[in-house]
Formats: sequence, C-alpha cells, structure tokens
Amino acid sequence: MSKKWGVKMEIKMNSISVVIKGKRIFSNITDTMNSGDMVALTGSSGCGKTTLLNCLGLIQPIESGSILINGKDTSKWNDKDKTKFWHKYATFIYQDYGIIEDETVAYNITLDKSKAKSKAVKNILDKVGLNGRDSELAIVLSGGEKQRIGIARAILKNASIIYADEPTASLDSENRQIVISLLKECASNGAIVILATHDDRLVSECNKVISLNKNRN
Ligand SMILES: Nc1ncnc2c1ncn2[C@@H]1O[C@H](COP(=O)(O)OP(=O)(O)OP(=O)(O)O)[C@@H](O)[C@H]1O
Repeated sequence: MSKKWGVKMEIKMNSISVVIKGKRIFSNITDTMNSGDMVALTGSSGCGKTTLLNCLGLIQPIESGSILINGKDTSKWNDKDKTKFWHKYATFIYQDYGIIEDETVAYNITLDKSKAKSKAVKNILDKVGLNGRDSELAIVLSGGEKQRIGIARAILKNASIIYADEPTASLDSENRQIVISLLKECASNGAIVILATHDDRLVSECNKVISLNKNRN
C-alpha cells in the first residue's frame, strides 16, 4: 500500500438535519472531510452516529441542509447516480462483518469468482495478515479475521471513501489494534475513512472528530 490510491474527494456537509418518523435525530451539522482524513463520528448511544454515517453514504435522506461530494449537490442525484457512486468510490464495513460465511475468503473479498484467484487478491491477503487463507470458507475465520475481509475489499477496490460502523466493537484488543492500523493505512493512502464509533482508542487515531452530542435538540 505504498502508492496513493483512489480519486481525490471532498465531502461537505452544510447544516444538515435529520428527522426519522417525526423524531429529530440531530440538527445543523456543518463540516468538511478530505482525502486522507480519518474521521470519527462520536457521541452517546442513540445520538445518531450510524444515522449520520448513512447520510454521508447517501443511504439515509436528510431533512434539510446539503451534502456536496466534490462540489456536487447529492440531493440532485437519482438512484442510478448513487449506485454509480457506491460502485466506483465507496466501501462499507460493518460491526457484524458483512461477509458470506459459506463462501471462500477470496470470494468474499472480490465478490467475483473469476477474480478470486488473482495475484492482486493474494497480495492483499498478505497485507491484511490472511496469507494462504484464500480458499478457506469464511465461516472458519475469527471475528478479527472476518473484519479484515471488509478492509481487504476496500484495498482491492482502491476505495476513495470507506464507511465503517463500529468496526472494532466486536474485536479483542489485539485484533482491534490490527484493524485500527489497517484503517489508518487506508487513510494515509488517500481514502477518506469515516467511522461511527464508541472506541476511544480508535477515536484517538482520527485526525477529525465530529461529536454529535452537541447537535442534539
Ligand atoms: N429506521 C428507524 N426508525 C425509527 N427510529 C430510528 C430509525 N433509525 C434510527 N432511529 C433512531 O434514531 C436514533 C439514532 O440512532 P443511531 O443508530 O443513528 O444512533 P447511534 O448513535 O449510532 O447509536 P449506538 O451508539 O447505540 O449504535 C435512535 O434513537 C434510533 O432509535
């Protein structure tokens, strides 16, 4: 992972607010993220970290304000534009790993059987510490190893934006550190890494922290 990857990105939130089923979740969040940023979305349970992550990933609609990606107002994007954006630039990493347990490690990284045996996959498995594990079924992996599959997908894709919801929450201390180091490396290679998290150790590694506690009503 020595070369800068992905496309240069800027995500700008202008005074965004979200209401779900009549309940205001947060109001007036304004901030900007750029390639290379590792950003923590923090705050107490239920304050809206996952909701904001989903807004930034264009999954959750906002009630007011705007989200601009490279200067383009995403409220004007239709489903086709969003699908193209996810496909080309974005990767999602989940607390419960988001993997297909009865498929191989290599397939889980590529989601394409024709590419599962490629050299690129072997190199990435080395980088995430899963060398030689490509043809094992994902079900046999530990939690930490499963989480590294999500990161391997982001590396294979050269993802410009990595969205991660509590990526370290289910991990022991050693695996937490491995995942934090890999996410940091993704940011230093030019991705924007956005994390909804309660993990103080992960937050301390981020160069930007957006606390939602102060944006509650
Ligand atoms: N689809 C939904 N329907 C109803 N309420 C929702 C929905 N999605 C989120 N909420 C509410 O929005 C609030 C924020 O939820 P969110 O999951 O974003 O918080 P969080 O900060 O990520 O919480 P945690 O730290 O516990 O994971 C919560 O009160 C939640 O119940």
